[in-house]
Amino acid sequence: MTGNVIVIGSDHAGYSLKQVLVAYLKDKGWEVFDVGTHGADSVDYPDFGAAVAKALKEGKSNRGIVVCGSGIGISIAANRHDWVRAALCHDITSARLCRQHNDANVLALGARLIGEEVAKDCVDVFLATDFEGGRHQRRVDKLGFAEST
Ligand SMILES: O=C(CO)[C@H](O)[C@H](O)[C@H](O)COP(=O)(O)O
Repeated sequence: MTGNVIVIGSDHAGYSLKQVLVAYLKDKGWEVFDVGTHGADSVDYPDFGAAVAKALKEGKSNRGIVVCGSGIGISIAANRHDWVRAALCHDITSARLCRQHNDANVLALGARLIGEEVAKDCVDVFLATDFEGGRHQRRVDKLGFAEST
């Protein structure tokens, strides 16, 4: 992890958890670049998955968090961008492995599926865990090429 900034975004279903995580991260000394949504009105998760991806591309940070109701839609949206490896996690083991093995740069959370404390734990582990490289680097390198599938 380089820098002290985390990019975060959600749709309406993830808004409440996003706000909790923004406050949590700020309390821990992180600077948070919040791309929205900024209220509970119904919005479309692809817009916010794309906004997080764009902020990463622009160099605001090298780590992002996306939240929607299930975490599925917004992780799909973020992963449409080839510089994003978004991992949907509901537990800390997944949050650890997505860093160690997949070098995930975006953590996706489902606000309607997990509680706030699990979400905070996932964020902590995601931000604290390093990529292991080695054989995993070879596999991650292949993710960028359709020919590898
Ligand atoms: O979970 C989601 C997509 O995978 C998103 O949160 C969607 O917004 C969800 O489908 C929202 O449903 P709603 O009935 O429009 O709140």
